[in-house]
Amino acid sequence: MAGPLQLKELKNGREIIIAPSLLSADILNMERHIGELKGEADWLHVDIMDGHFVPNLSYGPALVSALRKRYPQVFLDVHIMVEPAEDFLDMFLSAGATLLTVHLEAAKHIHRVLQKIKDSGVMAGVSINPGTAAEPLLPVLHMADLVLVMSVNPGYGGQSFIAETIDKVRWLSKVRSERGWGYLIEMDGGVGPKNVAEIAAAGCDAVVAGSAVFGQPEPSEVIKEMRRSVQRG
Ligand SMILES: O=C(CO)[C@@H](O)[C@H](O)COP(=O)(O)O
Ligand SMILES: [Fe+2]
Repeated sequence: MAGPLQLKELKNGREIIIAPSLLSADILNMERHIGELKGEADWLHVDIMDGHFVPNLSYGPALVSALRKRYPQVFLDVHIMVEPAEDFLDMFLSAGATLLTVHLEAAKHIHRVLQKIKDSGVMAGVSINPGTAAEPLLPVLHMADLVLVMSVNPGYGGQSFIAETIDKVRWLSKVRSERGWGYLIEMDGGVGPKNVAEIAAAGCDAVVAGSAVFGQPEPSEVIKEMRRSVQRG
């Protein structure tokens, strides 16, 4: 059972947490692709899509269980784009997610959903689409371990970054320091070496990168380049 997590502990001294999205890995060669990360990734990001909340289908809890069995120590950052979120919690909570992130737009009772995730000992994340303002998150921010700001409309990898979403990261970062809350801020969609420094400077702690990492001949080198870019500022 995970205790209450503090921002510092989750980030563990790293300037940026990088979470490659397996959506961009070749499904028939997933193990090889994970190996190609050469231990440079901090988390593995798993996108679950239901063909209803988002216009695409991807994986189910079986992939999360298989990843947990094969990589017992890995941080599994599971992003569920499913509606209603309530109907899918148990299967992902028991599959071995380290962090389970649900969409504000896909939950009837977001407070109850986050509480249930936390009560099960899994970290609780809440996500918003590009067309959703950050302010409606205010009543649940105190209980979130992570806020995932979508910087593309969810459903596909390889889309272009929507720059206006960075303002929500700035707002979440400001509210966090004003209130003394401990959530991490993660950005997802269209992130890569070219924009990661600006995203980190806005207050982001973690970034998801799918096509930027797995679409390249040397995925581990892309991750290193992203870290260098953040260090340079
Ligand atoms: O949740 C999603 C898409 O809905 C993402 O996690 C994508 O998988 C990110 O892919 P890139 O935009 O980095 O290619
Ligand atoms: Fe995602």
